[in-house]
This record gives sequence, structure tokens and C-alpha cells, in this order.
Amino acid sequence: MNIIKVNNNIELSEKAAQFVLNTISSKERPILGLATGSTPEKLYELLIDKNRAGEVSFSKVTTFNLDEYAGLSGEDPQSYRYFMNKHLFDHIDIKKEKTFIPNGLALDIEEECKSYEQLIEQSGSIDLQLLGLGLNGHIGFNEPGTPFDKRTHVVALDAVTREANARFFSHLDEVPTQALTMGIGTIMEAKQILLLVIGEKKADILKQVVHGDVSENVPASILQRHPNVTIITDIDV
Ligand SMILES: N[C@@H]1[C@@H](O)[C@H](O)[C@@H](COP(=O)(O)O)O[C@@H]1O
Repeated sequence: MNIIKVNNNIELSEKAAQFVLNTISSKERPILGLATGSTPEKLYELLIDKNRAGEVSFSKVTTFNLDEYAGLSGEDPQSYRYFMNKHLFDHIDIKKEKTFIPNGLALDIEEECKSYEQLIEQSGSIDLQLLGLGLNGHIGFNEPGTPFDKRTHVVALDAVTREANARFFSHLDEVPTQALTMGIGTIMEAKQILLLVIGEKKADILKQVVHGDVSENVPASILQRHPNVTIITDIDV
């Protein structure tokens, strides 16, 4: 794993933006895998600026987001569709119909996961997959214990995850108990992976991800086996 040490979130976001721009400029029809959470917010801000400044165009880009809460519509301010529109898609020249996120309101969420997986397969491989890191080592919403070969699937969210994400809701009870997420098998097929990790509170888990055993108890540890992973972090790993 290639590790890039930065001093702060701005540096992290600038470096990450460079990876995104390189991917977009080197492919005819770039496919980006995107993440939510607070970590990539600044990166998305920079991408908007660069798009406005004419440094990059997203007109040929297709995106697949990692995950979505079950039971929330895209209009719900807590949904990941809403987050992506607000923090990126509404402000760049991307074609909205080429931005994919699982539908949290699908009547049959298992079926929705299958069709999401098919969409990814049909589009070819994801060129660059952005990832954040959960406090329990999750990537997407693949919680500890998730088999490494899982494709897009429905998950029950861990108490740790619901508590960590409760800051975005008015009360813990409002945090959905289930989500739809790309599986680790899906994520590992991306050609290149960029893991963004900021903040001392993730130091212990990041050290386990990088130096610990590859174990389903620490989902992100599987990244040790991917041939092209870069971690950008302010943590001394
Ligand atoms: N499902 C998302 C993850 O994809 C994200 O990586 C994680 C970390 O979020 P943050 O960047 O806010 O720490 O949060 C959520 O649980």
C-alpha cells in the first residue's frame, strides 16, 4: 500500500483531487466510485472549484456511490443521494443520469442490490474508488464480520456506526438500522483505490488496517491484498 502523509484536511483533499483529475484525464469514459461521510467533503469542494475554473470536465464521467441508507428517499437530507447532489453533483457538469447510488426506497432492497451490482458490471470496472474509513474499520457499510467475497448487499448497521453517524441526524433513533452497500468483493475489483483517513480518533484502526492481519473483523484490512491502493492520511501509520 502506498501511503501519503499529509498535515491536514486541505492537503489531503488537494492530493486526492489530483488522483481524481488524473483518472478523468487518462480515460475516455472514466468511472469513479464515490464515498460520503465528512472526510471527502473538502475534496468535493475542490472538484467543484476546478470544474468551474475549467480545469476538469465531468461530462463523460460515470459515478457509482458506495452505499445508501435503507428507507430514506433521495429527497431526505440525511440520504446519501441528497448528500452527493448537495456536495458535488448539483455544482458540476456531470450528467445526473450517469450518477448511480442504490435506491434506499426500493420496494425490494435485495433486488435493488442485485441490479446495482449488474449496473456496475455492465459499465466495466471502476477506475478509481474513493473510500473513507469507519471507526470500526468498515468500508462502505461493510461492517466487521462481513465476508470478503460479498457483492452489493443489504446490511444491518452496527451500533458503533449508528452512533458515529447520529451526528448527522437529530436523534439516534432516526438513524436507519439497515443500508445497501457495495460488497468488499465489488470494491476490490476497482482498478485503483484511494482511502482517505483524517483524525487521531482513527489512528488505532488505521494501524490495524495497514499492519494487522487481513481479517474480516477489520474489513478495510483486505486492502493489503489489492494491487493499487493509496492511503492519504494525517496519521503517522
Ligand atoms: N458509509 C459511510 C462510509 O462510507 C464512510 O467512510 C464513513 C466514515 O465517515 P466520516 O468520513 O464522516 O468519518 O461513514 C459512513 O459510515
